[in-house]
Amino acid sequence: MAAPGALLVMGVSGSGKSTVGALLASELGWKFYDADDYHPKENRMKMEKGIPLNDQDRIPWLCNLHDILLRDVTSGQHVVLACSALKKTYRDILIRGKNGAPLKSGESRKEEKPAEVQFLVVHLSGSFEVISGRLHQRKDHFMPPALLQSQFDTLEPPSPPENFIQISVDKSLSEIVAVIMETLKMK
Ligand SMILES: Nc1ncnc2c1ncn2[C@@H]1O[C@H](COP(=O)(O)OP(=O)(O)O)[C@@H](O)[C@H]1O
Ligand SMILES: O=C(O)[C@H](O)[C@@H](O)[C@H](O)[C@H](O)COP(=O)(O)O
Repeated sequence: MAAPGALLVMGVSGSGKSTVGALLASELGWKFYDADDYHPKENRMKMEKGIPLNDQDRIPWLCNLHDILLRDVTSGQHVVLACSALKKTYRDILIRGKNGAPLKSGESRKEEKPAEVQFLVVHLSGSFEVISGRLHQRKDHFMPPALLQSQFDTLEPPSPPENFIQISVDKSLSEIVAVIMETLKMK
């Protein structure tokens, strides 16, 4: 497989996606996107009220992110995306756009090969206790720590054949970045 032109840093709220993603983008000289900045205001308001998002809330948000990233990568721009991407279907949408979304009953799909964003997926994985502790220390953020349990309940960790690595959030930021840089060199 060709070296990926896109990195997806995923995980539950507070796992370090935004921090790690921004550091990596700066190290690599790639463009950085934080998916939180692309939530419609209805999604933000819902989370602020302590209500977890559902598929209906997330699918248009993910399709929009796919379109933005696809434009970049097809023009040769490498990108880092920090995005919760908790379910396999969500990651499929980030890769393939609405062609990655499950079909509704009665719907059919044209048999053309969709344009894809080839990601290396980096899953930042950790215990509820460690991540909850970090969320409680984080200031000025709209996401209430009380939503963390629903994030763990929704999480489908990546598994083969997804192109992914999993890294423990117990590592330091510099160790996490070093592991990802090493993996990219081997791709
Ligand atoms: N590996 C790490 N070690 C220690 N603290 C971390 C680590 N990764 C992130 N943090 C801290 O944890 C908090 C949550 O990180 P953040 O990047 O906002 O997570 P997310 O974007 O996944 O919600 C921040 O205060 C950040 O500085
Ligand atoms: O899919 C979701 O439910 C949201 O994207 C959520 O996972 C995300 O975590 C929030 O936007 C809060 O932002 P932080 O991840 O930065 O806490």
